[in-house]
Amino acid sequence: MKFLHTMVRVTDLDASLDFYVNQLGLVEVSRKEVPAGRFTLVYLAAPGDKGGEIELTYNWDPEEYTGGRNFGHVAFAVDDIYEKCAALAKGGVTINRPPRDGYMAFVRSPDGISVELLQKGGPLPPQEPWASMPNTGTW
Ligand SMILES: C[C@@H](O)C(=O)SC[C@H](NC(=O)CC[C@H](N)C(=O)O)C(=O)NCC(=O)O
Ligand code: NI
Repeated sequence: MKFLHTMVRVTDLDASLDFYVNQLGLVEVSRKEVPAGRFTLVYLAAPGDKGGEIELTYNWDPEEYTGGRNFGHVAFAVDDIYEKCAALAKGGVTINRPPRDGYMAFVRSPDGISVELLQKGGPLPPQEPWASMPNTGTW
């Protein structure tokens, strides 16, 4: 068996693509418009990673999505968690759980999907301002 994707429903496809692609750094692998079902599917992956995708589901007719508490997060390993968090913050993404430990950070998508970032190869040395930065939200 092979893990394929995690599907998340999004309320604003452009805002979600800006977050997952422009801010987080994923790339669009494919997309499928389904007029009969009035929805669009967009498959995203980390560059060069065949390990699995995020399937964004955009329903053309507005829906309200209440956050399923049972859903936790999607996680990505990053080359430099400090650089990634600084870039995300510069792009207007709130770092809910800053990488105080040089290893783990959490941000949220425009629809509140929790995204975990983990430092490849283990923790980096502590670095300000991250080492003393408080949490700014939940994850
Ligand atoms: C192609 C495969 O990866 C899919 O996930 S298609 C599954 C299908 N998706 C939809 O119908 C999307 C629109 C629908 N209104 C929705 O919001 O799900 C489906 O069966 N979805 C139901 C589900 O619970 O995933
Ligand atoms: Ni699917």
